[in-house]
Amino acid sequence: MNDSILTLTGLTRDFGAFRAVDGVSLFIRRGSITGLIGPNGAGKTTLFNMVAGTLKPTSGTVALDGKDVTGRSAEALFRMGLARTFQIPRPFKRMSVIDNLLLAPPAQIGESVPGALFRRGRVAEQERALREKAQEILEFVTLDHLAEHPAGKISGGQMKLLELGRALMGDPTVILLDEPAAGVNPTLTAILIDRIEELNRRGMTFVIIEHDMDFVMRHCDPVIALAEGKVLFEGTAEEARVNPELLDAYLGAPA
Ligand SMILES: Nc1ncnc2c1ncn2[C@@H]1O[C@H](COP(=O)(O)OP(=O)(O)OP(=O)(O)O)[C@@H](O)[C@H]1O
Repeated sequence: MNDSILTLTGLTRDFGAFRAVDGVSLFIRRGSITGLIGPNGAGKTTLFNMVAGTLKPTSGTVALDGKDVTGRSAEALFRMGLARTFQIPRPFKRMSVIDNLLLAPPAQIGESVPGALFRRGRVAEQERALREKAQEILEFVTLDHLAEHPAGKISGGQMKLLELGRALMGDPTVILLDEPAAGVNPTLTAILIDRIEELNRRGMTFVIIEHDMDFVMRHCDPVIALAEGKVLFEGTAEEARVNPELLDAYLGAPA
């Protein structure tokens, strides 16, 4: 389907005898901010991990922009324009904020030995360009004043902005965000949302796992709900809010 940037077909993941994700088939609409909700343990993060290449599916397929990318590594997918952030950010804590961004892009010219020997000029030029790009991204995510700070010393909310910045280094067409607003103060959440919406206006697609229904109601359309590894619901946030099956799933979920 042409307006589907991500197409999941029968995506399934077992952990031993336990089926965490069970035959999920979905279209993610190009240009959308899609919300992925569901009670604890529903399989949301496992689904993200399979789509973003950190976990291999037991069965089923993932297509990115019509191309089958099932089982590709996270790095390969990053290069193809699919980036993700983690529920708990994982920066290199002793490195500066800007160096964390500079680590993000894959395969620079200088990495192979002949490349380094014969193309030193180009490498320097490329490094300059990357640094400039990282600087621009830091300005965009409002962290430019912290560029030289150790990444381990910035706040939790700033780390979420840094994660978004790292994702942007890959010029993604799709970004998967795992609970971007969790534990982030309202000021930084507002900045994060503003940046997400600006990127979305420029055409970037987002899939966002979020427990905060207020966030989902305001910013996500459509909303997809998982429960016990299966798609339980697809519709608008308002429809999700009043859906009795979904309410049951939340009430029946482990705390
Ligand atoms: N590596 C693993 N080994 C075994 N079981 C796992 C593993 N990863 C996840 N699970 C199980 O799979 C189920 C789905 O977990 P997952 O983290 O995907 O849920 P979730 O919807 O993201 O939950 P939450 O909202 O709490 O983050 C859970 O029961 C979890 O315990």
